[in-house]
Amino acid sequence: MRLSEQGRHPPSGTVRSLLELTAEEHAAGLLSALGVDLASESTARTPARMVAALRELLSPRPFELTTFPNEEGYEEILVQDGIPFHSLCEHHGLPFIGHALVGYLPSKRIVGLSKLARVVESFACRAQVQERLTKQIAAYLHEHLEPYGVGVVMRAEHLCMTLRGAQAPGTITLTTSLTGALRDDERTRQEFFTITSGAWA
Ligand SMILES: Nc1nc2c(ncn2[C@@H]2O[C@H](COP(=O)(O)OP(=O)(O)OP(=O)(O)O)[C@@H](O)[C@H]2O)c(=O)[nH]1
Ligand SMILES: [Zn+2]
Repeated sequence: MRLSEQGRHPPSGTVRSLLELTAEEHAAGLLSALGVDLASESTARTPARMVAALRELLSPRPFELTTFPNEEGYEEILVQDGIPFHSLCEHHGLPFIGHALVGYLPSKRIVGLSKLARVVESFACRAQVQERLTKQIAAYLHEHLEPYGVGVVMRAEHLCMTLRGAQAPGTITLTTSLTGALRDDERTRQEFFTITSGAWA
């Protein structure tokens, strides 16, 4: 199955060029209003670079969620830790950067391991809040992998509160989302947190 990202990439041809141009004009207007000099050789293309950079940050790579039959009857929780991600805070347009831990208790199918990182990326490359991002990853895996349960833990630094505003460097925000047995069955939930406790200690 394909995690479609329709609407995220600009359409091709003339329409795309017009949209790019509009975005660059707005970027130039914003930078100028903020006092950035765009007249030098070094900064003349800065609005275009800015649009391209933001587009890159908001453009997840499409992928297929490869799954396999659980022929071995693996019936323990699988955890993948340290999945790096970056996203854009929807309130300030600044990045938040961190690591995700994704676990699941398989039922009939197991997932291709690399796809866990790809699922994280596909939901992170959007304007987000960390709570929604965490829930979307868990919900997507629960729906498409149909496991007994999913657990997602995300840790991130929000530059909007470490570089500016509250100016609290070193602050880390941790969010969790659990589905199925990992949420509803006390023993399974405890097992998940026991397995993963070392990950954020
Ligand atoms: N819950 C949640 N809040 C977020 C996230 N990213 C940023 N925020 C917060 O969104 C809030 C926006 O609040 P405002 O008061 O409108 O923005 P602001 O005046 O720039 O606030 P300061 O950042 O405190 O200077 C801030 O408290 C941010 O820290 C997120 O992923 N989840
Ligand atoms: Zn923010």
